Amino acid sequence: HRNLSWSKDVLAKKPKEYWDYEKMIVKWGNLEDYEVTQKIGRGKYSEVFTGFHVPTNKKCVIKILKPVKKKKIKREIKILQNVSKGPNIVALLDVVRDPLTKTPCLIFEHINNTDWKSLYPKLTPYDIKFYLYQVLKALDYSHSQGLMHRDVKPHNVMIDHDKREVRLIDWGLAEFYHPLTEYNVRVASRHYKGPELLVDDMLYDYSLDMWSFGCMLAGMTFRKEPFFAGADNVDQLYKIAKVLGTDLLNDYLDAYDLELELEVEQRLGTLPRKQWSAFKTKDNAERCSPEALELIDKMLRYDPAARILPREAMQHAYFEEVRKQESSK
Ligand SMILES: CN1CCn2c1nc1c(Br)c(Br)c(Br)c(Br)c12
Ligand code: NA
Repeated sequence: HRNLSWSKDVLAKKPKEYWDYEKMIVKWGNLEDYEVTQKIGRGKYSEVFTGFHVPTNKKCVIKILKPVKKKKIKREIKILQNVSKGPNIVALLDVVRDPLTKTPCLIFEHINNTDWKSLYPKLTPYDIKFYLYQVLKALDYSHSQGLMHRDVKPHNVMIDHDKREVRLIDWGLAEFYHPLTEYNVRVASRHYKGPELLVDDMLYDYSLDMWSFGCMLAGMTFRKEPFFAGADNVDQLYKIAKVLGTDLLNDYLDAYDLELELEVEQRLGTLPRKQWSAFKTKDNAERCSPEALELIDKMLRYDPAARILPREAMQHAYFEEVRKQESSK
């Protein structure tokens, strides 16, 4: 049942050094060229600062990586070098390290980001379509280059609302997609984890990103962020099953010969499927067009092979006015 369309085997057509990141030799830039000004974020794997490039006085973002395996650092650098010039993907400007601590720092272009929690409620239905269309461009490009992002969520979509610019950031969990390869299911952020991760299906692919994207579209459309707000990984699957129902979950499990642990099976029980229109409220009505609900339904499918692709989603009626704007420019 594995969706083996060979168009997915992009890496077979790339030179080995494109994806064989372990053999990459990092060309380190000069740490002294950069000054840190302010801490703007902290994650499991890094601390993030605004700073500037001393020789040009240009503002930048400095991501100081916490000590992790060299292999993971090489993976992130190689992946960024491969996708950085792509549409709506954050530009990697330099890679430097502290000569003493050997701590690697990734230098990125600066985006004047407005935090999504304060921005999203202010967005018009058109803004939402426009910004999500830009994210789909980034995902289509990344997938066409043989890469899964594996951590799509609002926190990783930088938006400069004045310039109407979008950048997909944080490629630290991204991976090269090789067909029939088993991947770590401990990826993505809980509320954006696809069912494949939650039922331990390690043979997942690019379509994982489309589940996470669908969670963003649903959250913005219904003004319910996160849309599936699980308290832990079992509860996350429960929250999904409360919407999609357990019949379709069982169809997915049977199709891929997957089994739920007894504890999980008992936690879920039997749940009916809900109609997407059930999530309409007075408060989100203007965002809940029939096209929005239809597109959400094509993204949030248990079966990864049944999910719409980024390029197909961009052609959906939901994005018609964005396409028209783009072609008229
Ligand atoms: C936690 N925050 C807030 C803003 N911001 C954060 N992390 C960022 C990273 Br990584 C990059 Br690359 C860019 Br560009 C921006 Br802007 C970032
Ligand atoms: Na870019």
